[in-house]
Amino acid sequence: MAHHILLVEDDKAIATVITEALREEGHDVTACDSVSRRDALLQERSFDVMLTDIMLTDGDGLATIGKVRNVAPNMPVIVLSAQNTLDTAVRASDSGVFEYFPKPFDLDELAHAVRQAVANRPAAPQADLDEAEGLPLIGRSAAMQGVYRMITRVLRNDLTVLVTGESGTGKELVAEAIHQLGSRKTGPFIAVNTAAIPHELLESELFGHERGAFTGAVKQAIGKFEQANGGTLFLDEIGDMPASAQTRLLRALQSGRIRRVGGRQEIGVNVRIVAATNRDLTPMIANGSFREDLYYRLNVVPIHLPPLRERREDVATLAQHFLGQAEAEGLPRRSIDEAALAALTRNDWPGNVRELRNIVFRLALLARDDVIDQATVDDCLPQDFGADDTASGGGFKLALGEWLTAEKPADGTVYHAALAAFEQPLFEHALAATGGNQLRAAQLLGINRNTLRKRITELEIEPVRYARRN
Ligand SMILES: Nc1ncnc2c1ncn2[C@@H]1O[C@H](COP(=O)(O)OP(=O)(O)OP(=O)(O)O)[C@@H](O)[C@H]1O
Repeated sequence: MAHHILLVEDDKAIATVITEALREEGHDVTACDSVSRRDALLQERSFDVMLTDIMLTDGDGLATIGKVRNVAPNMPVIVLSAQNTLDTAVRASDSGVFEYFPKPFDLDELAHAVRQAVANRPAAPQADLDEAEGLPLIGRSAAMQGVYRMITRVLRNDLTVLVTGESGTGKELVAEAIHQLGSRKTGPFIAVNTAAIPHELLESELFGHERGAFTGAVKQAIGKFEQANGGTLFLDEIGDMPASAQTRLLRALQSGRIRRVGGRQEIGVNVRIVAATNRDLTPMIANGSFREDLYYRLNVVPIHLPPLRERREDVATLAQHFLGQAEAEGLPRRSIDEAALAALTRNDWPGNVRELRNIVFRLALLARDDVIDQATVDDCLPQDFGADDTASGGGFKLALGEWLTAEKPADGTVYHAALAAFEQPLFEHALAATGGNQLRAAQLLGINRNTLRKRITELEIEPVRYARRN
C-alpha cells in the first residue's frame, strides 16, 4: 500500500537515492532539506512516516522533534544519522523515534523499517471523534489530530482542562466532546459564558444563593456548580471573570465544595471543569487581573485550538459539513464547486469556524443556483482589504486610494468620512466574526467595548444582523 513519506535530508545525493528507493516501493515521497521546511510541510498536510537526518543546515532534526510531535503525534519517525555515537542513539530512543539508522545503511532495510513503522503506528484517535460517532468535531488536519489526541488523554480521568484559542475555533465543541466521550456522559453538561453574565450576578449564577442573600434574592437558587453535579461544567471566557468570583472558584476547585451566596453551609460537588478562554492570560496574570494560582488550577491539561487560517485544509470539509447542516435546518439543498471551495480556503477567517459556518449558511440561502460557485462566494465574503498583499496592506491602500479619488466629499471633511468608510466594514467584519457579540468584537479589535458601541450606533450598524445562528 502506498504511503506518504516525508524525507528531511540535506545531502542531495542521499536524498535522491532514498527517494528513488521508496518510490520504487510505491510510496509518495516529499523531500525537504531543513527543519523550517519540515515544520511548514507538517502544517500543510499529514504524512504516514517521517525519515530525518539529524544535522540539518538550520538546526538539529532530533532536538526539535517535540515540534513534530505537537502537530503529528502519531507519525512514526525514523532517524538517519552519520553521527554514529551512542549519545545519538540514546537521544533517538529517548525521543521515542521508531528506528535509528546509522549511515551508511542498507536501502532494503530502510524500506522494511518504513513498512514496519506504518504497520505498528498507533491508531489515530480521531476515528473516535469524528462524525462516525455522531460527534460534531470535523477536520483531519495535523493540527486537529493533535487536539484529538489531547482529548483522548483526558477521557478516562477528571483532570481539569483549559481550552485556548481564538473566538469561534470550536472550544465549546471540544468541551462537549470531552463530556460526551468520557465517563461522565450520563451526567449533565452545563455551560456558563462568564462574559455574558453581569459581574454582580456571576457568583450567584455559579454558586447559587440563599433567600435574602441580596436585594432581589426572593428565593433560594441552585447555581451551575450544583446543577453540573456528576457531570461537566464548562466555564467559557474564563478571562472575563471578576476577582471575587475568581477567588470563590479557586476555593471550590481546591476543596471540591461550594458555598451558596449568603449561605453558611459548605456543599460537596462532584464536577469536572473544562474552562476556556480566547484571551492570553499571561499578561493578565502579570498585571494582576487574573489569579496565577487559579490559572495553575485550571491549566492542568492545556488544549490549544489553532485558528482556521492555520489549518486551511479543513475548510473544504467543514464547508461541506455546514451545507449539510443548513439543509437539515430547512435551507435549500446546495452543492459547491471546486473553485468556490478554493476561494473559501483562501479566506483568512478572523472569526474562524463560526464565521465559516455563518457564511456557508448565507451561501446556501443566497445562491442563485443549486451549485454554489466562486462568484457567489466572492459576493458573500466580507470585504478583503489586503487580499493580494496582506503583509504590506497594499490592497487596502489601493482601495483607500480609489475611494479618495472616486468619493472624496467636497466639503473638506475627508478625514472623518474616510474614517467612517473604513470603520464601517471593519466593525461589520468584527461583528460577523464574533456572531454579533459586541464584547468579543471589541476584544478582537483591541478597543473599549463602549467605544465600539458608540461608533456602531453612530454608523447605524445593527449588531443583531450578525447574531449567532447556533
Ligand atoms: N471542528 C469543528 N467541526 C464542526 N463544527 C465546528 C468545529 N469547530 C467549531 N465548529 C462550529 O463553529 C461554531 C463555533 O464553535 P464554538 O462555539 O465551539 O467556538 P468557541 O471557540 O467556543 O467560540 P467562543 O470563544 O466565541 O465562545 C459552532 O457552531 C460550532 O459548532
